[in-house]
Amino acid sequence: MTSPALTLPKAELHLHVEGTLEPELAFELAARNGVRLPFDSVEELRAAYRFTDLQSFLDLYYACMDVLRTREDFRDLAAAYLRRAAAEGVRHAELFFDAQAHAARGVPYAEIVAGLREALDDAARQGVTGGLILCFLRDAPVEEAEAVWAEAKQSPGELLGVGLDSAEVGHRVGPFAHIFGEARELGLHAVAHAGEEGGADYVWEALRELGAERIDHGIRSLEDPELVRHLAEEHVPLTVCPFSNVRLRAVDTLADHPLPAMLAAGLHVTVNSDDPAYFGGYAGENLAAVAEQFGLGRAELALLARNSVTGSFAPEARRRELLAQVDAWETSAR
Ligand SMILES: Nc1ncnc2[nH]cnc12
Ligand SMILES: [Zn+2]
Repeated sequence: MTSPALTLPKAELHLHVEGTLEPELAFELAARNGVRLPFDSVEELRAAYRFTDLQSFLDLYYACMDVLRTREDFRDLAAAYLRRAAAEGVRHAELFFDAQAHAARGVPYAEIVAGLREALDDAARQGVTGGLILCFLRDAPVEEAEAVWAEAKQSPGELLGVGLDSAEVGHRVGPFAHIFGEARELGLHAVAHAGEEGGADYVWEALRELGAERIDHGIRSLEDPELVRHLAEEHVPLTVCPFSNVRLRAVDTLADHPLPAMLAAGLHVTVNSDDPAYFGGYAGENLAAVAEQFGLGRAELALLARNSVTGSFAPEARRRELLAQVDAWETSAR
């Protein structure tokens, strides 16, 4: 029987578009662009998906994205993700992209955005809405982020917001605060990865110094009761990615995942896929797995879906539409 999690209408809020690069597409794009991957076959690449921590994953993630060169590559990548996500019930998707990593290879920002937006526009015609969140790499020199931002801020209307990703521990948010301040002044939303491998202090600084409205991962927030109280009172959405946390060894097994404790603490939890091509499943599969692991029923799944919608940056009218779809899903099976 297919899991009800796969038909549940939902929003995906934590998704790196480069992390949706399936090995087959990686080799197709490598051939198209005359780029050599450091692997001889799809099987050999897939066999390399054994990670010991975030950094071991990032090394492979940045190596594979070398095949992404043109507007068409970014369009095809996002289109493949959006098709697959739609088949699992995703109705709204906010895509992170790492323009800075592509700038280092000479890929123009405008090409990346044009390709991604073409795929999003096509998806919108099929009933899946969404937008783009430009992420800065916290482990790279801030000057690189500033260079990308100088271009991005010329057309802020192409973005929903800005984010911060890559290696967390030892890479504090302070150097990026001025960029986030400017982005917020331009009316952009702000999100940040925090509390994935770093402790609760990383979450506090993302909130205080970047004005982050959502925290990506945030699983270590539970270590600080005052932070938990603050996140619950302020309804700060946490974009949790269970398969990612298991694959990157932030938790030992799915059974050890803090998701039930986070829900019990009244946190605004959402379930997402992070880098689904690398971590063994898309949004629906993450939800199906936690539903099975923790015995979540339709009411809890509907709550997670509502959290994803109310935690999204979709316009109010679209949120109402999506919430009505979740209500219909919840009552239809009774
Ligand atoms: N899980 C993750 N954490 C930080 N940066 C990332 N970039 C892609 N996936 C990431
Ligand atoms: Zn992430």
